[in-house]
Amino acid sequence: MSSSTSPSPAPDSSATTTRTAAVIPAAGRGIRLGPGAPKALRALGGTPMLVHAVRAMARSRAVSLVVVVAPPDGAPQVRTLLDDHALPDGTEVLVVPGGDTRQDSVRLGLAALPGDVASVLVHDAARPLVPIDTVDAVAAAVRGGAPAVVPALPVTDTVKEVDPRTGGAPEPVVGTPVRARLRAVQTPQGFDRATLAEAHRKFAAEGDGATDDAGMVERLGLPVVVVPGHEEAFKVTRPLDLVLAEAVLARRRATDGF
Ligand SMILES: Nc1ccn([C@@H]2O[C@H](COP(=O)(O)OP(=O)(O)OP(=O)(O)O)[C@@H](O)[C@H]2O)c(=O)n1
Ligand SMILES: C[C@](O)(CO)[C@H](O)COP(=O)(O)O
Repeated sequence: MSSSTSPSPAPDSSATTTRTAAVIPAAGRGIRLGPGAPKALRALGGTPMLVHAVRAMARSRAVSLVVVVAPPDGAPQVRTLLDDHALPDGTEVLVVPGGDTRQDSVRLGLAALPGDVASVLVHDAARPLVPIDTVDAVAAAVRGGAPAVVPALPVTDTVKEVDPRTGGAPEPVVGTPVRARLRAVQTPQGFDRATLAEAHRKFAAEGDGATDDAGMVERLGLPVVVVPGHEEAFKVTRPLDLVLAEAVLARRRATDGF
């Protein structure tokens, strides 16, 4: 593993562009998980969640570079933490400081990519248990020519739309989207690098926000496609998610040995 906490030089558009990199936004506080260290640094099965997420990306043969976006004041600590844990051989890992929002953090991660990266997977550190098959399916769809690819699962609850301006409870329902048309979207989301960079440039300049990266590409008017997601790619957001993640990891360790 080679290492650096500094951003790489600016992209060189004349370079041959063939590599796939993963950008892992890991700069969030984890407020909904409750008090403690930044979420990505909290332990899952005795190992920081971020290390699980980096391993999940690095295990994919498609990925040769991982850019970790650390809490704004925590890049040196994250660098040390990654150096202290075994990662798959041959994976280059950069660490850069993040921003105030997930969108800012992803943009800062993209800015650190070297010029030979043609495709990017953006993966939440908060989804530490994504299976390798899901990562590979997203990477293959991007390499196959799709400008933006998201893994997703059908929604199992019925979803109601409310008007958040009304505030408080009870909230009046304003609609019920047809459930068969809905998908719950996960990460890694895969992109043609130039397309994602353009989406981030445009929406940052306009001061616009998005809850996922593919949403910005959609708003550019470009196609986004869905590939099957996986139940184990869930996001660790609230304390109950951590209980589930520990159980999934314990089952994997018992059956697969890791
Ligand atoms: N300023 C931020 C905010 C979020 N993230 C990352 O985006 C991913 C998804 O975000 P989420 O699960 O919402 O994490 P937090 O923002 O940490 O959670 P909370 O809203 O509960 O504080 C996480 O890997 C998180 O570290 C980030 O890199 N930079
Ligand atoms: C990107 C994401 O994980 C897709 O489901 C999600 O939108 C992140 O949302 P959050 O607001 O950072 O929890």
